[in-house]
Amino acid sequence: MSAFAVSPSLPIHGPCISRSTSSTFVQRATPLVRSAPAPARWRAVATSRGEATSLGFANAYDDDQMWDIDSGRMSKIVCTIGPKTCDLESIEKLAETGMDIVRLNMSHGTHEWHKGVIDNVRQINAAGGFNLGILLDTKGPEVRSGDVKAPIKVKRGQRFVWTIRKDLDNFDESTVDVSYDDFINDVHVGDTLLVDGGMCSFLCTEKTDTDVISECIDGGTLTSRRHLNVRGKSASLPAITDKDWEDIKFGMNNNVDFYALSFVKHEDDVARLKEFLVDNECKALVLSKIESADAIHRLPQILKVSDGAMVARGDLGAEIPIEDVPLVQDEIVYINRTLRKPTIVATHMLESMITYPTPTRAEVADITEAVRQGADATMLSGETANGSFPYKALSVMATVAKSVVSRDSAMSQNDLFSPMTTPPQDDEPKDTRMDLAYAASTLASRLNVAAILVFTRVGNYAKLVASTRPRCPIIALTPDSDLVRRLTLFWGVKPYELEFSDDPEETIARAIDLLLEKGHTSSGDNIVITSDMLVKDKNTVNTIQVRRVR
Ligand SMILES: Nc1ncnc2c1ncn2[C@@H]1O[C@H](COP(=O)(O)OP(=O)(O)O)[C@@H](O)[C@H]1O
Ligand SMILES: C=C(OP(=O)(O)O)C(=O)O
Repeated sequence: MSAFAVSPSLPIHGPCISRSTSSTFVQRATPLVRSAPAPARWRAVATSRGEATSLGFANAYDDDQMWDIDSGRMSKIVCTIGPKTCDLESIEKLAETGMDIVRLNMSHGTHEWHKGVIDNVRQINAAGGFNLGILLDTKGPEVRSGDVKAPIKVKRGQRFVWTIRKDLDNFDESTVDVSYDDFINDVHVGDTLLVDGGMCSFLCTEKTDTDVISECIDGGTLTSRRHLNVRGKSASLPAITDKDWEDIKFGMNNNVDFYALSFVKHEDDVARLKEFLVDNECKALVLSKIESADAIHRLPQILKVSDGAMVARGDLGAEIPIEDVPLVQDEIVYINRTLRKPTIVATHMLESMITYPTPTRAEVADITEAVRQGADATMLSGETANGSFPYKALSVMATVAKSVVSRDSAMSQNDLFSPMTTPPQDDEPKDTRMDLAYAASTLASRLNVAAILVFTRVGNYAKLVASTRPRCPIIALTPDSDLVRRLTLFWGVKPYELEFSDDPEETIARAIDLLLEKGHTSSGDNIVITSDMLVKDKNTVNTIQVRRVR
């Protein structure tokens, strides 16, 4: 039995995806008891790739072994690529273990290094079988310590100097340079300096024109290029720095699919980047990283102009009280679900697995919480970039995310919808396609179909179907190979490139052949087909059909 298998006699409390107040999403009043087996479709999905999908953590993961555990998981996984995983073989292994999107962190590495990763990803995609998306995460107006020759151990009570001087050769063991000259103006005596969100902390006791002199409050080890935050303050750097613009142009030249814009403080920052991309005919999506105290005051405005968001809990936890981070996460996922936009929950999700081969139970609970909130994706950072167990960490994340879906679906078997279903809301602008998408989801649930097929040229309709959170995979078919990669971020969407014929019947036949080939359906299954474009004379006609696969 799986470590997560639910005993038939065990009372289970209903999934708590909805916020207890103010939420207009479907809400469950009473706890549910699982009294009968899950619908056949879901049992099949939950176990279709064999035992590797449901083994306990104690013995299931071998870091040298690949586990294809993608089947049945609805939320997506973003993996940061770093020195441990940048070669072709490692990226392929991550893809086979369940990575959907590659993250390039522009705070580290040269353009040449990142280009090497991009080339490897392209090679893997071209070889067939994968449609990995690429997310370029800007460095942003962040402040970091400089490079150190060797890790520096700092003890409580020790005097430590942060300097903007460049005469590195004259530094002693208690001095480190800082990447940003205005640091000296932003920090005041009495401020608390946090390294890597609080791994060590310092109290500013004195200042000169070039140095911030501090006393260590919590000791630790300082390595190269660490995050520096002043508790409760955002740096006064421009929202998109010169380096960011260079990196964004690099991303455009290399056709990356998503930009994660760091330290967004105002909706105008996002609008500026979006305008720049449009002017350059670039269709990449802009995700706002919510990590600065200033952004919290303007969340609805920022999320409204963005294509999606990342809850960047590392820096966020240094800029706002740490106990507020889970509430802000909940708020961001909630707002984005009402806006029908994607959210990535990031940082420290399996932090202990950078060093240890098994996660803490709290980390497992954290992933579960993000998936239950309805986040489209969860992210791994140091775990895959430079950790000791990158594939195990990814396996754990994929298994936990999948387990939540199959368990919650089993529990809500008597209901029409998945616990995360989001119907059209009264306060949403009226949009026929929204009602159509929801109707397709409803039909899919009632008939317990294998999949919903969505034919899409720009992706919007596929995103709407995904936002209703149906109980089965959404197979998005498009002739646009770039769109395929952009759709990788969306909850439950399996995107494929498909050449459309002028004859809709021929297009559908091609799609069903593809589904059979990829194992999403088999003969005798019902599928729902929906589109807002698939007609012979090129007029837009909204359609929903149910077909039996022959
Ligand atoms: N491109 C890269 N080159 C070198 N090291 C990297 C790279 N990307 C990530 N890393 C390493 O992995 C760690 C964790 O990744 P991440 O969380 O993205 O970084 P950070 O917290 O520094 O922004 C980094 O602190 C860094 O040591
Ligand atoms: C994702 C984050 O950003 P970065 O890794 O760039 O610091 C974070 O701060 O949580």
